[in-house]
Amino acid sequence: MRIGQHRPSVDEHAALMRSLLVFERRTETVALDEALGRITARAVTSPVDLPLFRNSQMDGFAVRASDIAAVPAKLPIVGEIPARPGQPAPLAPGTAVRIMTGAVVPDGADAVVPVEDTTVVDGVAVIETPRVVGEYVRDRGSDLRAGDELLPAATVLRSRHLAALAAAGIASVEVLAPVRVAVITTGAELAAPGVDPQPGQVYDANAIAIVSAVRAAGASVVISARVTDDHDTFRAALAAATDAADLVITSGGISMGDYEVVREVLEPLGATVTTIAMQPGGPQATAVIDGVPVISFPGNPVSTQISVEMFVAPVLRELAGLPAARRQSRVLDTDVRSVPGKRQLLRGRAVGEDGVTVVGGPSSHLVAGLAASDLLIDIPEATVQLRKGDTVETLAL
Ligand SMILES: Nc1nc2c(c(=O)[nH]1)N[C@H]1C(S)=C(S)[C@@H](COP(=O)(O)OP(=O)(O)OC[C@H]3O[C@@H](n4cnc5c(N)ncnc54)[C@H](O)[C@@H]3O)O[C@H]1N2
Ligand code: MOO
Repeated sequence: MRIGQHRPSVDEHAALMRSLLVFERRTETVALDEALGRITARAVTSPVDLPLFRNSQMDGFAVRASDIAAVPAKLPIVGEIPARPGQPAPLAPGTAVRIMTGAVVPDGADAVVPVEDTTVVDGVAVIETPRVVGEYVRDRGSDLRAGDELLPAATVLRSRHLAALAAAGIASVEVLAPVRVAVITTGAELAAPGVDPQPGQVYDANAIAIVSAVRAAGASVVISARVTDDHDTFRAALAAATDAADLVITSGGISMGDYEVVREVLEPLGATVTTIAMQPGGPQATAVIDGVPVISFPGNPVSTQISVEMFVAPVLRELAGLPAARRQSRVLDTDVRSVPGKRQLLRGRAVGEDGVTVVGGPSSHLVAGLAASDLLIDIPEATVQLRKGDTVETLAL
């Protein structure tokens, strides 16, 4: 932050992010087996009546209700209708036909008597209780009519929705395509995990951090590139990224030193590079390049991870129909000091139902400390000192 420059609050920066992370949603058609958790792109109407045909709700006898108005009624059993393909013959007046649950109710029949409510004597069904018309008969279209809306647009598909689609004979569904994200980590010092590091190299933790956080938030990763501090190399990676993705996320190279490749390339292209009132994750940059939002996070791994959690994951989760991360008030088990004028996100662990303990220090290189924590302790900008027993807001990781 230059002297005199406004330092945006976390909420202001989150609002800016939200205004940038607006995507034209593409759609795709997926098989029901692939559709769990996806969001319907448009309303789905049923191509058929549900139930598809008039069928029995019970194992028993299909009859005419008028034939058993006077009881006991004695109706000769003229056959059997299992739940099988085919249209049964109409039921003649004064007769009963054995019928199974789900089987087609024959024309002429208008009620079903459960088997346990009948006795059979010499091929004759003896029925002691009259039945009203329609009893234990599931009418065609009584659930839904062909052409009626089965699911509205923007339904997050759960198993009950998929079951209804399948019941209507629908094999695939048009859903919103995931937001496509490109990730670029920058820094001449970065080495891929798995190789022997040269002196001065660090392993790239941010690529997998961003890629996995974005995936967990329901978006898809189309590019993950690791580039050095060279301008042309970064420009080339950026061009490929804006070409293939709806959103580009970079890490590193945005603070005040030399070799800040992201800042140096993006600032002349109109990027806003700023320091927000948050720790970790102070330095932040945003740009729109070729119509694609480019969000740049600071290189320190904890800063990057917390920035993704605070600014990108909430929007992506919302777009993917996933629930927001849980916020909860918890009681501190220790005293805590905070930095005045910065919203501090300390790493913590839940203790019991409503307690919380601090894990490790506040510095933004402490990756093991972040891995050992299961929530962030969200300390407001104005707070400098908290005491054991004070209540704090926490954000589940
Ligand atoms: N004079 C100032 N120096 C710094 C300031 C400042 O305000 N004035 N801010 C500090 C803060 S806070 C942060 S955060 C960092 C942000 O710096 P950059 O975004 O330019 O990030 P780098 O310098 O490229 O890297 C910082 C740090 O993180 C390591 N790193 C980078 N990328 C990765 C990665 N993919 N995986 C693991 N570690 C990574 C890098 O090696 C550095 O140690 O600036 C401070 N400086
Ligand atoms: O704000 Mo930096 O992101 O803490 O180390």
